[in-house]
Amino acid sequence: MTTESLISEIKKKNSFLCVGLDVDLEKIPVFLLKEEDPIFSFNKAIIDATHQYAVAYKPNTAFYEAYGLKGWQSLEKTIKYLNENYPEIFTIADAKRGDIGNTSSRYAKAFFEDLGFDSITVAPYMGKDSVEPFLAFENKHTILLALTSNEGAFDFQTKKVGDEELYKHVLKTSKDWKNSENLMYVVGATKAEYFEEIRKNLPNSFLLVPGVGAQGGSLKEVCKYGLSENIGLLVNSSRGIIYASNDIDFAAAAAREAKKMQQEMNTIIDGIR
Ligand SMILES: O=C(O)c1cc(=O)[nH]c(=O)n1[C@@H]1O[C@H](COP(=O)(O)O)[C@@H](O)[C@H]1O
Repeated sequence: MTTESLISEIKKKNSFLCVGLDVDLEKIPVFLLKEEDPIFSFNKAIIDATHQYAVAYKPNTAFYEAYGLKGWQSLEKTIKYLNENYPEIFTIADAKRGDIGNTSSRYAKAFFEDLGFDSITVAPYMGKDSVEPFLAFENKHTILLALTSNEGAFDFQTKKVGDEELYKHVLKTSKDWKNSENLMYVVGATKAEYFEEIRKNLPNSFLLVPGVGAQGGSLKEVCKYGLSENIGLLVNSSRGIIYASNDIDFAAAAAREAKKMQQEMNTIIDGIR
């Protein structure tokens, strides 16, 4: 998907909501467990109920890999369902990959070509030649971990290298990589006070922002400095939406939570018009 198509969907829906499909068989409604593929049945119901409020879906691959071959098949069915039924929606494989170039190019093929995702999360630790194989794919997006939402972000990412924090080196250096126009960045919602500085370095890039909902980040605080001219944000909530209820009404409850977030986003977008 092109960035222009993503922006146009954001404007059409007045939403920059990404729903995280982090499916745990211990948390989904018990009655779904008798289905042939409970994970896919759950995802299909959540997607059908929330798609009018969301512009992106982000399955975190760990939740699928944890169930072996069956889990991978559920992931494959989920992305296929999204691409066939909601091709206007942006898809993110949250796989946090990155390896020597030869290996990264296989990861890129797996997620972009075989599975057909629009984007993938990638760790920058191994540097330029580990990321450029992902960037080589036209109209596919590489979402680089910059400043993550967890406590451990302070272990390395905010440490100074020379006179600047490591995460800032990641932002600046990555801009010089080949096809860097295909880059987006992860910045955690729990780090709202950093957004002003990050936007100075990246006025136009899209930021994937996880950490609202279950991790306690604030949408309003993120938007204060995080919004760009083209919105430029994809704010993710996983548990806060998909586990709103674990009863028969689970999809309707997820839709209610997604709608609440979309309405909050709509108000924020109206405020900057
Ligand atoms: O790359 C990510 O999506 C990610 C980066 C980060 O800094 N923090 C973070 O929570 N995530 C992911 O975003 C999702 C957050 O889930 P909830 O806390 O349930 O909304 C999980 O899939 C995390 O793995």
